[in-house]
Amino acid sequence: MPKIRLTKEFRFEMAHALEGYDGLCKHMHGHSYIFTVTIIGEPINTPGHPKLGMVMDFGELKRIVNPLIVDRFDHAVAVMANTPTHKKLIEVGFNRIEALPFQPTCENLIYYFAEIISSKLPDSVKLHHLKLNETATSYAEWYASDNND
Ligand SMILES: Nc1nc2c(c(=O)[nH]1)N=C([C@H](O)[C@H](O)COP(=O)(O)OP(=O)(O)OP(=O)(O)O)CN2
Ligand SMILES: [Zn+2]
Repeated sequence: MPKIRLTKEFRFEMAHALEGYDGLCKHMHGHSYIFTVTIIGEPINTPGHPKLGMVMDFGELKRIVNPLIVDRFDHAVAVMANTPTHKKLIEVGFNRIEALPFQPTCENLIYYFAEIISSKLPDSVKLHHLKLNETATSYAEWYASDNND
């Protein structure tokens, strides 16, 4: 059977601040993130299989990605853990903080998402690439092939 890439787009709203950054993005601000997930695999060709002709049911991909990424990061504020901004958010009682062990740049977020999603995919498919748009004109991409996977 041929290998087919399958793509699903997810959206979430998230605030972040880039601690110590030398530009406007050091201030807390938000983005409407667009997160594109592409997997690769072979369509199921077992007659009578309920998923006949599918690499993976788009619904199953949603059931994997939504709880790991969208439900967790939507309407959250992402900051690097233990920074002054993180401490301030705790002080004011903000309760949807994603304190991350890295600066929440587009690059770091997409790599983190790749690690999380890869480990939860069934053996029948592989993560092929991801795209994370911070704005309409700024995005990062992660490719398995660039990372020797
Ligand atoms: N390499 C990176 N550069 C920047 C990141 C990042 O994650 N990686 N993040 C930011 C800001 O958080 C934000 O995304 C602003 O980016 P930018 O494209 O500069 O946004 P603008 O709205 O100012 O873009 P315009 O196209 O000029 O409107 C900064 N850099
Ligand atoms: Zn930003």
